[in-house]
Amino acid sequence: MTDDAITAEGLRKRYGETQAVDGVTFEVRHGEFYGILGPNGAGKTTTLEIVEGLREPDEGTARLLGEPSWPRNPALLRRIGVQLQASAFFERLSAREQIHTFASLYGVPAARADAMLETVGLTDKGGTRENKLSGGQAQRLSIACALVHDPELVFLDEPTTGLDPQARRNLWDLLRAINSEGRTVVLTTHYMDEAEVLCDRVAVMDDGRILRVGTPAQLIEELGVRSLEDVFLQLTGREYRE
Ligand SMILES: Nc1ncnc2c1ncn2[C@@H]1O[C@H](COP(=O)(O)OP(=O)(O)OP(=O)(O)O)[C@@H](O)[C@H]1O
Repeated sequence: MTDDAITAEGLRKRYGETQAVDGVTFEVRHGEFYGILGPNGAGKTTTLEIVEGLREPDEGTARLLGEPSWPRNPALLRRIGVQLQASAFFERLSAREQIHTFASLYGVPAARADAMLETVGLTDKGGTRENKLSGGQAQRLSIACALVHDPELVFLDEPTTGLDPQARRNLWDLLRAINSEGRTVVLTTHYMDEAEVLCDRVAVMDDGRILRVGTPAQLIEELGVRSLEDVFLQLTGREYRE
């Protein structure tokens, strides 16, 4: 039994000539809000997919909620929530039909699906088709779908990309609420301000490796800079790219 929600050791994954993940080791504690930061192509998504048990590593091991992530373990997959990109919605279904479909896949009562729609503030958009939702509404629906089976641990891959500032702030409130209910949250983001306000700890990644892990305040102090954005710039030698 471990106290950690996630332990990853020595993960490596190569695609052809690209060493996407190059020896990644980290742990996430139960109840932690953990951020993985890195420029495009740093290896964040591949790392998460390995930890989630969706992709087999070439080397290394990941454990999720005390169980090995690989080989795929359906019982474990029920205990985690993975936010899919809005483009992964079922075509032509309304918001309510989407979340009811996810609920039935998990054997969750329909009332729970309606309650999640309410939690993310989409009850009055229930009849709206997925392709008619705004960017923020679609992101909230995808988070609601990831949470419908009440997972212990939630993975969010760039949940606020493309949203306007008000929609981002509304989503931050939702993510904080999810975490304060005791769920472990792992998030990737390009936005340093987002990581600074939400994350208990962050890992800065580039070129398939983790360069540094700490609380935002620790990293800012260690590097003697003013913000997490400066930390990122100093460690990776570049501005984060969109
Ligand atoms: N299925 C794949 N086949 C081939 N190459 C891949 C595949 N998935 C990712 N890559 C490559 O591996 C590297 C890491 O990609 P990954 O998506 O893990 O990075 P990322 O940090 O999540 O990037 P982004 O912020 O753009 O999502 C990139 O160079 C990418 O082009």
